[in-house]
Order: sequence, then C-alpha cells, then structure tokens
Amino acid sequence: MKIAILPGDGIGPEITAQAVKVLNALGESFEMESAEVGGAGYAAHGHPLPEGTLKLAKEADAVLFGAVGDYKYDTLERALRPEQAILGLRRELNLFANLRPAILYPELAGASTLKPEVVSGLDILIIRELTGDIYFGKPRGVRECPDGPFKGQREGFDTMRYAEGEIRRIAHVAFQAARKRDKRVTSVDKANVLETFQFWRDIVTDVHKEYQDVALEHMYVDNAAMQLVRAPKKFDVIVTGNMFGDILSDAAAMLTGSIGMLPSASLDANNKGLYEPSHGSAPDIAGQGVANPLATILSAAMMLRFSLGLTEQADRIENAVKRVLAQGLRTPDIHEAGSTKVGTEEMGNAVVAALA
Ligand SMILES: NC(=O)c1ccc[n+]([C@@H]2O[C@H](COP(=O)([O-])OP(=O)(O)OC[C@H]3O[C@@H](n4cnc5c(N)ncnc54)[C@H](O)[C@@H]3O)[C@@H](O)[C@H]2O)c1
Ligand SMILES: CC(C)[C@H](C(=O)O)[C@@H](O)C(=O)O
Ligand SMILES: [Mg+2]
Repeated sequence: MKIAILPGDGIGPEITAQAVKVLNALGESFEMESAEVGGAGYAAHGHPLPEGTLKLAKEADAVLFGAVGDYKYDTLERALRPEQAILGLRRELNLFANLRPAILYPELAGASTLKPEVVSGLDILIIRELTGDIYFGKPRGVRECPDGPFKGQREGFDTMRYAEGEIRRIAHVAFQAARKRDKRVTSVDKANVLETFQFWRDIVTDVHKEYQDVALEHMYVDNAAMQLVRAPKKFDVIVTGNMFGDILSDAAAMLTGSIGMLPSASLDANNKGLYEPSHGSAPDIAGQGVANPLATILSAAMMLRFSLGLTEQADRIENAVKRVLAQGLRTPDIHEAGSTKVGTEEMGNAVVAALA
C-alpha cells in the first residue's frame, strides 16, 4: 500500500513526522513517499502543487497531508499561493466529501472553552461538501462595477453555485453516515437569502425520501453557529456546503478543546482519500516544537479505516491517543492545571509507546 506524504508548510512537517512515526510503528509494510506541497512546493519547484506531487497523490492509495500556508507568500498571484495546493488536490482527485468528526475525549472536558456539561460526551460529524460552492464557482475576480451607487469603481466578485448532482451525492454521504450513528442529519444552509441554498434545501429534502429511517432537519447557518456553542450535543451529522462547512468546522474544533484535535478525511466516490488535520500551518508556533500532532495522527487513523481497510490498526491508533490523554500528557494548546506539558515530538513518541 502506497501512501503519499505531503508535509507542506509551517507546523506541517512537524506534525506529519509524528503521524509517520506512528504509522511505521504499526508493523505493516507501508510504502511511503514524500513530496513538497504549498509554499514548500513553490520554493522547490515554482508551483504550490508541482506536477510530481500531483502525480504521486494520484497514484498513491491514500494521501497524508500536513498543512499549507505561509504569510510570506500572501502577496503572490493567487494561482501561486500555497492554499492553491490543497484546493487543487481536492479538485483534481475529486475529493468532494469532507468528513470532520468533532469528538470530545472525556479527559479534555476542562480544555474546552465551553462548560464541561455543555460539551462532555460530544460526538458530531460535520460533512462538508468540498469541491463546489463559492470556492470554485466562476466567474470571479475584480471588475468594473456595472451599476448602482458605486458604478464605475472596481468591485470584487465570486460565484456561489451548486449543481444538482453535487448536492445529491453529498446528501447521500450524509444520510449513509447517519445510518451508522444516531440517524439524525442537520442540513445547514442559507435558504432564506441565497438561491443556491434554497436549491440545496430542496435537493437534500428530495434525497431524504430514500432515507426515511433517518431524521432530517434544516437549519440556517447563522442559527447553526449559535447552536454549536449553545447546545452542540444536539447535533449528530451536519451536512453543509463548502464555505459554511469551513467556518462551522473550526468552531466545532474548539468544542473538542483545540483545533489541534480535529482530524479530517476528504473522500472521492470510491473512498480514495486525502487525510489532513482541519487546522492550518499555524505560522505563529511553527518551528517551536509545540504544535499538537494529535489531529494529524487521528487523520492517519481515518486513512487506515476509510481508504486502506485496516480497521484494527485504526482502532489501535485511536486507543493509543485515548491512553496518552488519560496519562495526562498535553501539548500547550490543551494544557490545563495538573496535566503534564509535552512538545510535539514527545506527544508523538507517547502515542507510539501507547500502541497496544
Ligand atoms: N488545509 C490547510 O492546509 C489549511 C487550513 C487552514 C488554514 N491554512 C493556512 O494556514 C495559515 C495560517 O492560518 P490561520 O492562522 O488562519 O489558521 P491555523 O489553523 O493555522 O491557526 C489558527 C490558530 O490555531 C493554532 N493552531 C493550529 N493548529 C494547531 C496545532 N496543531 N496545535 C496547536 N495550535 C494550533 C495556531 O497556532 C493559531 O493560533 C494560512 O496561510 C492559511 O491559509 C491551511
Ligand atoms: C487553506 C484553505 C484553502 C482551507 C479551506 O478553506 O478549505 C482550510 O481552511 C481548510 O479548512 O481546509
Ligand atoms: Mg478551514
């Protein structure tokens, strides 16, 4: 089984190294090959998603991705910015289904900024559509404003759009995932204002006819953001579009104690996938050896489960993470009084040591 390792920028290489160490400790014979991506891709090959990196990602059975982004590249033309690498991979590999599970490990109840009784037992699955919406819609750009009080000035614009088939396939993913959980789906939209999301609501409602054993509710995104911090345990599966999913999943991450705890799987129609933490390259802490590697290690577990069919090995990693948390080991982002502060590498080593 071949795994493409794309560490990227900032804390990407630090956290990916820990996940690789854990994978190597499982006793399987994975073939792993690394390549530059993001700012590192631009620096080495003049492009954030170099041809060789894309080829490797396509031919591998799964991709383990760190993070991309570096403020020093923010003034480059958009096509050359690090973030284009992850967007390009999602599009080129057809990774339309992004699964972001927000689970609160009981040991971290005190690390969340919300009261323990609000978050304890939290287990929600955010399913974010990943290859459509305003992220990829065309036309986009800066043009001369055609009318209204600002006529003649420059205006920035993007296009929000969803094709029926794009909504149908992500709705199926959500209903099928719910069947394996608490059988409840909340579809999050902005149907009260946006044509795209009235259409989204209509299509999700239609797909739901095939899943009458699953309860469906619709919720506006502003209310969903509020409910996520008011009573997050009310949710089971949340399905939403690309942009709303981006925002809500960062909010959900904080319920789990830290964004450094939230893994993700980005899947195509055949469960081939790219696995990455939900957070970014965290330039503010890069190179300090303090980043939390658990979201990346848990993403590697998702990779074993969804793309490589190694369920038992995935369980081993997830159980090892539970053990290190029970031992009281904490990177600074989840540290609280009475726990033992460790760095990125120590945390990775502890997970390896805790593999049963
Ligand atoms: N998929 C990706 O590669 C991805 C995702 C999000 C942001 N980005 C990029 O990352 C760069 C920084 O973006 P940002 O600051 O808005 O978001 P970020 O997620 O990188 O960081 C937000 C905050 O969370 C902290 N944080 C993130 N991951 C952490 C971890 N594992 N352990 C401890 N703390 C952690 C950071 O220190 C920072 O304070 C930008 O260039 C952005 O475009 C990339
Ligand atoms: C870096 C950026 C393109 C990306 C996104 O917006 O999808 C990130 O925020 C994420 O959540 O994976
Ligand atoms: Mg994001």
